[in-house]
Amino acid sequence: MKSLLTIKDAVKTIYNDNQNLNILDGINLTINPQDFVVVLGTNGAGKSTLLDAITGANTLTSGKILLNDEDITQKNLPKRSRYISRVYQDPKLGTSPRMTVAENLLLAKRRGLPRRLRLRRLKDHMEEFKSFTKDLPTLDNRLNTFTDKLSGGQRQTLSFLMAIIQQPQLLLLDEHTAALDPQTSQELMELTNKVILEKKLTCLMVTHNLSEAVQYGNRLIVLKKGKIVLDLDQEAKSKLKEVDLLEYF
Ligand SMILES: Nc1ncnc2c1ncn2[C@@H]1O[C@H](COP(=O)(O)OP(=O)(O)OP(=O)(O)O)[C@@H](O)[C@H]1O
Repeated sequence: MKSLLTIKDAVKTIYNDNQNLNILDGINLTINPQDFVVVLGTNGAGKSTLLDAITGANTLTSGKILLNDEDITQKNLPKRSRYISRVYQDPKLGTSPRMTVAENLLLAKRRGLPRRLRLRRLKDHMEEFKSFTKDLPTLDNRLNTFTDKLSGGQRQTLSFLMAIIQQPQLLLLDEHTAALDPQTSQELMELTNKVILEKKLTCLMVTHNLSEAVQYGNRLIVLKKGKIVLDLDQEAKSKLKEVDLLEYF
């Protein structure tokens, strides 16, 4: 099978306390289309640095990143954002507060176009956005609500919808449910799983939640001090229990 994402010998070195430190220390990772990979790791293990390297928010010191066999290592973040989407932990990131839910959805739908063109003909899209949000109790009937009036959970659901509206080649979830209360967090996680499976998305999801890590995804990797120390395929993951993961923390 042709891989979707390949990371080859990725190293990120920073200068800290008068010495060089590899915060990514020789990462090799191949992700196949429709993989849903859960990424676990202690604080400071390098998870966000790895996602930054994939999106282009940060450059690698050495190594390569290939998407569909194309070397994207030197491409900048705006170019990569046409096919890689990311949802952050902070519900305020990723949505424009002074715009309505519908306007935000339209911005995301037209990502890549100049901003002045992106908000045209909103009315033409209202029916589509209504059907897009109608089964979501958090956003149903809120298309004309300004985003800064939404709760954290509603805003994070919107961020998620914006990330998937253009069917990204790769979806990156960076602890996207961590700031929400347990009920809202579970609802968003269930929506996430449903959409990933229905739309056949390829996803890399960082979480600190061991029960989510066991329950979701078809592959699990654990990062420690910038290295992959565990990589389980679907079969090995299906036998995994939360307690098995504790030794890595
Ligand atoms: N620009 C930087 N300058 C100095 N140190 C950095 C920089 N970026 C990251 N680090 C350090 O690199 C290490 C990895 O950071 P990173 O944010 O990738 O970890 P993480 O696994 O995402 O952690 P967390 O779970 O806390 O979000 C940490 O020790 C962090 O302090």
